[in-house]
Amino acid sequence: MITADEMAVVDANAAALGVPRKQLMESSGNAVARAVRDHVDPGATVAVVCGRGNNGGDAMVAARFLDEYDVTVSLLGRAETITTRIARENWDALREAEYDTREVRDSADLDLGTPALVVDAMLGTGVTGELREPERSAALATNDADAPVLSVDVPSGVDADTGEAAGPAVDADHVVTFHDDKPGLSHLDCEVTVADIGIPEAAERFVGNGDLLRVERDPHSHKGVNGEVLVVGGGPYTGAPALSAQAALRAGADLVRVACPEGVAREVQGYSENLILRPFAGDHLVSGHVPRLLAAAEGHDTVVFGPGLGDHEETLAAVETFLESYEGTAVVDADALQVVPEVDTEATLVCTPHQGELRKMGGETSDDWQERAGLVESFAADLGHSLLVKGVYDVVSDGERTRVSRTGNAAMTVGGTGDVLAGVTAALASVLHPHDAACVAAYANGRAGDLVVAGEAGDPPRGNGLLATDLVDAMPVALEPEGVE
Ligand SMILES: NC(=O)C1=CN([C@@H]2O[C@H](COP(=O)(O)OP(=O)(O)OC[C@H]3O[C@@H](n4cnc5c(N)ncnc54)[C@H](O)[C@@H]3O)[C@@H](O)[C@H]2O)[C@H](O)CC1
Ligand SMILES: [K+]
Repeated sequence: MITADEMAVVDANAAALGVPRKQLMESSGNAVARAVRDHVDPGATVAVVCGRGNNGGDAMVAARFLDEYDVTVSLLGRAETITTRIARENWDALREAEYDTREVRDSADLDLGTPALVVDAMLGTGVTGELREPERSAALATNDADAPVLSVDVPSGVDADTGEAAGPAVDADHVVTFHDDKPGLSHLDCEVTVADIGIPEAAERFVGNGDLLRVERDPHSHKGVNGEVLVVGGGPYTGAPALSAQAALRAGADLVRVACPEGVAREVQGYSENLILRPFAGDHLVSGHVPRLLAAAEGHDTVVFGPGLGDHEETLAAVETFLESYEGTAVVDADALQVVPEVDTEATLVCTPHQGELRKMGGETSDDWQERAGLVESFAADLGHSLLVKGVYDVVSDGERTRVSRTGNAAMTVGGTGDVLAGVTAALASVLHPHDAACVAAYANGRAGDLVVAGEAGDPPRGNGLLATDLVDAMPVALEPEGVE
């Protein structure tokens, strides 16, 4: 099962792996043509009704394969209204090849004739809300045609995820959907064929450029919508919490506060005036600080626990006490990780150990990333929390879904890159599902490192001179999806 949003991610990842959308459309169209052949014999009349998006594009390809049929291809609108280059190329190819193509300006002009089969390719996963004209009337005309209806990807007007329609929708007899079944189709009374369209498994296994689509900033967003993060850190070390906090800001969080020992507050503040401090008494975290931290955490979407806290036994006891009461989302890093295997918590945790810390938590690891993926998945399942295990290939698992991020480089062993990753993960976990947040954070952090080393984030190439603060500065560029068609 795959949702429409996931499909867009996988589709873009496939393109980044060298399988462009045009190629996928050829495979989709071919799958539709095969389904048509299963329904009607050569020479039969097939009415293909196309919308202006890639759903229509799929059927235009199918028409090209069905040259042994009496095919008419109706475009709801004029050629100029076709929304994507690849659909337009397919439309132009049909016209060049003298297919019976019709541009339907007004739904009243839609003439399906008396087809043996109607191919419904008006809308697929791109539908939003109730069908507008001319699709609405075309859907009703399709339902009224005295012929079976084969829908491309999703019956037009139906939401692929829910199976519901906001208004009138095509009532399909058969749906040919692509790559994986869609959750909504199981609610419909129709035959469903899942067509493999050649998307490599790697497009799902490896976190890629498509995953950056998850971090779409809502243009109407206002302060606080994009995440409020509380960083609990500092003590023996002061730079770590400041790095996590700045990284969270650069990853899009609206507000980031740092709860740190009073003893280091001035130093932490010294790193950046963008940080709002919530100092607690003394020079390291102890259980007495927990009630105020829990109250502070209430006002935040995500808490980052660990950067620079140190492993004083009073501090680890305080982390345990906090997690025993906290029920929100927390990113746990560094010394605080040791607490996780034993603590009984309702919180949603994203743990970000490197492999040494993973072993200290009781997990196993391997130099072979595929073997490591399996080990991390089973340990995440045992823990009941998400893991982001840093390595040459980062492995991210919530115990069910396991993905691998291949970005990053050897220069990133420099101190502080883990603090940056924890901050980015927390910012993203404020707006995304924690597992997706960890996947995107691992990918973006490594990509930031690659951009910085190569000098593609606005500064000169840093090579092995990369600093953790360079990652922070490069994060906005690293989180920008590369051109998605
Ligand atoms: N993702 C993949 O891996 C693949 C997808 N394929 C096919 O592409 C469609 C999705 O295409 P897209 O262009 O994103 O959207 P649609 O064609 O479904 O529709 C967009 C089109 O429709 C208009 N529109 C939206 N809502 C409405 C409405 N309520 N009423 C009227 N018109 C509406 C919108 O303005 C656009 O013009 C997917 O389903 C697959 O069929 C690939 O070809 C294969 C891989
Ligand atoms: K459709």
